[in-house]
Amino acid sequence: MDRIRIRGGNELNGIIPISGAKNATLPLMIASLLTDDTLTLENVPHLADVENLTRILGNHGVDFSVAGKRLGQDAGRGRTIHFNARNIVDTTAPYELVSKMRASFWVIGPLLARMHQARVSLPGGCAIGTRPVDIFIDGLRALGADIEIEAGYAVASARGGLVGNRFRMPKVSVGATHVLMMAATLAKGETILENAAREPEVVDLATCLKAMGAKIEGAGTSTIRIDGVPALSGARHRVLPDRIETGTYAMAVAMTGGDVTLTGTSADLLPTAAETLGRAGAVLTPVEGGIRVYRNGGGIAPVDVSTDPFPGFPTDLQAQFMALMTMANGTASITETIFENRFMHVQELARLGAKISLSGQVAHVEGVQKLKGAPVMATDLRASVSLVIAGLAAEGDTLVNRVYHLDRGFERLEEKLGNCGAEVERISG
Ligand SMILES: CC(=O)N[C@H]1[C@@H](OP(=O)(O)OP(=O)(O)OC[C@H]2O[C@@H](n3ccc(=O)[nH]c3=O)[C@H](O)[C@@H]2O)O[C@H](CO)[C@@H](O)[C@@H]1O
Ligand SMILES: C=C(OP(=O)(O)O)C(=O)O
Repeated sequence: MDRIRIRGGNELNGIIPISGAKNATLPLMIASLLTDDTLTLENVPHLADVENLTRILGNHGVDFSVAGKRLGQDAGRGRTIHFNARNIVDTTAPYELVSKMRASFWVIGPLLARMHQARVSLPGGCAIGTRPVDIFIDGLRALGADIEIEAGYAVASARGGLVGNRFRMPKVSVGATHVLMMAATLAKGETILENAAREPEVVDLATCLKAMGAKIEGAGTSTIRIDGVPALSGARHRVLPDRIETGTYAMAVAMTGGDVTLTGTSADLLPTAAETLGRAGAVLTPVEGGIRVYRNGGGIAPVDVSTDPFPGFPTDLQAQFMALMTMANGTASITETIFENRFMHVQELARLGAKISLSGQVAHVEGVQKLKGAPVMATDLRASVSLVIAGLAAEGDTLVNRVYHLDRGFERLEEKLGNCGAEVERISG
């Protein structure tokens, strides 16, 4: 199992290219199931989750190639991948594949819409919370699907096809918005999704679906209207930049000091996090093709935050922001409102000397003057990168174990940080 060793204490200076967004790439890849034509995605990041999803899509019969090669032969960056789902040979997504990644459950929407049937393993709980799928099931039922849960699988059918309807999501769900929007593109008539997620990844998926011929209005607002069409065509679409990777590296610079330009991204993708970072003492300035980040000359100021659906502060940046607050000049409260168990980084940050107390969904972080390197364990994707951020500022060596979590969502992290002066090394095996 790979580990990452960080020798802390160096400022970050230089350029960090931001990759395509994992959380946009996954639903975009799944959208390839909606058409028998080729969907070409550009700027696809090289990540474990992307590889996993290609296996799941491959099991359904989706053919894919990277720049003329079969996937797996190319460890390149910002890849262009062609997906073709002309022959869907299997509408079952088995437990062995789905259990590795929650987003794989999302194939249920396109499979039902195009094939009128799907048998998809329930994704199950994961480290950050129970993560139920009730909203997906209720939403698809509202579109006319029959769904039963049998032996750990959602077994769904829609004889004659899905039919448009009005559906109000009881809670904002990014995944349910993706799935219901995809399903509705091929349903008969109009679908209105209320209380929809407004995340940039939802807008990116809608943009791609529209390029494929879907009729969608309102993506990026709480009400999305979809007028179903009989079939979708292929398209070419560039995946939007990863706002979570952007925010993560901005927080790393705020933590270590230095001056870094994040290229291929935009602060518009993370309005609340950028504003919060500003209050914490970082300057984020838009520059041509990216964002320049540096500290405003003072220390790190404590800032209270609460996670929220977009445009609020993203839960996927909560752990990283907590790492930053461990060295603030005062105490900050961090409230997690999206996932009930997303504080597992707290005990690992404590190994580095952080002072954090938990009270329900609120973490009180009392800034300390210095952190000291230690062996720590990555517990989930964003928790693992919070340990990297803390390690970059800690005295001595931090050894992050279980970096397979990190590899789900951060492309070439050691190289990107190393190019900016950090001492970060992957220890294989
Ligand atoms: C691959 C991907 O894009 N993952 C992101 C996506 O996850 P994901 O789409 O799984 O997260 P959701 O937005 O669905 O979850 C939001 C909340 O709704 C709850 N819920 C969701 C569905 C449901 O049927 N019932 C229900 O109760 C969840 O448990 C959670 O408490 O959005 C999350 C919230 O921004 C991010 O942290 C994840 O990084
Ligand atoms: C929680 C995340 O991903 P997933 O929804 O795939 O678990 C994440 O990207 O931080």
